[in-house]
Amino acid sequence: MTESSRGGAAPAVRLCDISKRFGAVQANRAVSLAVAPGTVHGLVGENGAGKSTLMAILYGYYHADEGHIEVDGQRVAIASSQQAIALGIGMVHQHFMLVDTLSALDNVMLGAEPAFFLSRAKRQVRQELEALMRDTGLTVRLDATVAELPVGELQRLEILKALYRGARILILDEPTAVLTPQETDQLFEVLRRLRARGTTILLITHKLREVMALCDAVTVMRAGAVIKTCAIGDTSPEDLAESMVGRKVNLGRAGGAAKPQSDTPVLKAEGLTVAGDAGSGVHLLGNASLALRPGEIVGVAGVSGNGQSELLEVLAGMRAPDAGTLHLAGRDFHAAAWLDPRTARDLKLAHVPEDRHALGMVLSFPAWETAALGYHEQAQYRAGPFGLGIDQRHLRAQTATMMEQFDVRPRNADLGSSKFSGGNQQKLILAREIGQHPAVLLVGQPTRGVDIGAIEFIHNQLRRLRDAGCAILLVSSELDEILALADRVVVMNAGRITGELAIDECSEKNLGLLMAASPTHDKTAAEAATAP
Ligand SMILES: Nc1ncnc2c1ncn2[C@@H]1O[C@H](COP(=O)(O)OP(=O)(O)OP(=O)(O)O)[C@@H](O)[C@H]1O
Repeated sequence: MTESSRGGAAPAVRLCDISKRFGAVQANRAVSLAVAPGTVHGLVGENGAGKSTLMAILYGYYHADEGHIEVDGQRVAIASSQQAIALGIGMVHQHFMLVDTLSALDNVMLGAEPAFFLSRAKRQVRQELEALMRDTGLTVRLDATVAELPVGELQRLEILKALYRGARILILDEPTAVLTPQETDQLFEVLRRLRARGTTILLITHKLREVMALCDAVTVMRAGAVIKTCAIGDTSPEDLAESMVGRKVNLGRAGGAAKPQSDTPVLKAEGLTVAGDAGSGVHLLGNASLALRPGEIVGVAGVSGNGQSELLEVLAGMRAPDAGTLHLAGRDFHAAAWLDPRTARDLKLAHVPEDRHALGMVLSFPAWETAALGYHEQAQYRAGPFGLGIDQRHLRAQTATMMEQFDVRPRNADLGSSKFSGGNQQKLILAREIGQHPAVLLVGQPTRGVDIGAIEFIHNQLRRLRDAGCAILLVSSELDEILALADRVVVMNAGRITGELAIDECSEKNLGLLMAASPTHDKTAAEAATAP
């Protein structure tokens, strides 16, 4: 049941020979795909394979150069997102399209046809939304402002908004990339309920376990073309991985723990504390202490939002703590005179931030500028009288080399940073930071939104850097990633470090116990987790 449908009905969506080119890049090549109504259809493929472009065409954001689209068996023209919505197509993007200062309810009403709401008082809209929430399990606090809502709830709001506007076909672009495992489970529950109500769901994801758990059928894309479409019962994660990448992929551990190359830490932080909102009594980071030695990868495990981001920001010099000290490469810093990012770079501390768009790059800059961002004042990049200018030729050549080494596609140093797919943006940032041969690398969510071939590559790069003597702090919400890479693991919970385990003591079970442990009972929790 991959091509046609349940009960012989026409496909909810049929894409026929869709092609789309951006300059020299052929993003979609004669793509044909049919999605049965009331099913979840996975769309997988390497970064840059053309998945988002294809869905943007279905949602009326881009126009196909060739090919056509059918919805419920009827050929349709979709020239804008408004037309897509009118046809019952909704899309939830990776980056939410919500207004921070407005309430959830106002966000649902914003941007919809005024005539649509003229007939409905706000109170009635609220009642209808509440009924929809009960039916679907999409619970959202309608009166909270968007700024107050956690990421999982924002995503539910986006889905609710799409459904309220009549979406029967829902496109989700990597919906779980930003979710905790618990939020992912909740989302899947909702999606199953929506499917049972007849909604057709197109799901872009890099997580093959999710495809196997949720989808009815899956399409694999590579280099803009469809490699295959099959029913979920006819494939496996290994088979999908091989179809995506064109070779076998190994994401497992490559051996036991590495021994640090010296017992003297290159970075030692003590008592790091960051207070939450005034009067809340909450600590975003509570008395956290940590040491990194050359030649080891220390994994930080924890449910997102438990102080990992603050830890990275403080150690990278992006924010000063309220209390604590830092010893880095022979220098000491105190809360009152904290490290700044430039000094951090001078001391050979590199940082791959969790939020690559906000902190890792300037989206409007070409790739060659992103490839030097933060390091552009180094003498090697300066040119002209008194070194006032930037040596663009050198930078472009260096970017071309980085792109080759890190397989950044397309290999175009002049392309705007925003024009690269998410995974390729990530590879460019990693290439920049690793290229500085750091003594310490802080890395947050290194493979978020990255395809499995690139995950394998990035993992190998991090191991190679570790083996060359770099001390790496790895924050990841993917336990698999921590288990595959780390030599020892610290667990964070409610801003505190609640335990530390050598990698050979780690399992999903005992890490999970520590992640859920009450920080006031640290010892008991740590003991419980390591008990046989
Ligand atoms: N607006 C654009 N201008 C130029 N090139 C673009 C544009 N949008 C996408 N591309 C290129 O088209 C190709 C397909 O990109 P797309 O974002 O569709 O891939 P994807 O499969 O969704 O990747 P990812 O998994 O990384 O999100 C890539 O090479 C990308 O760089």
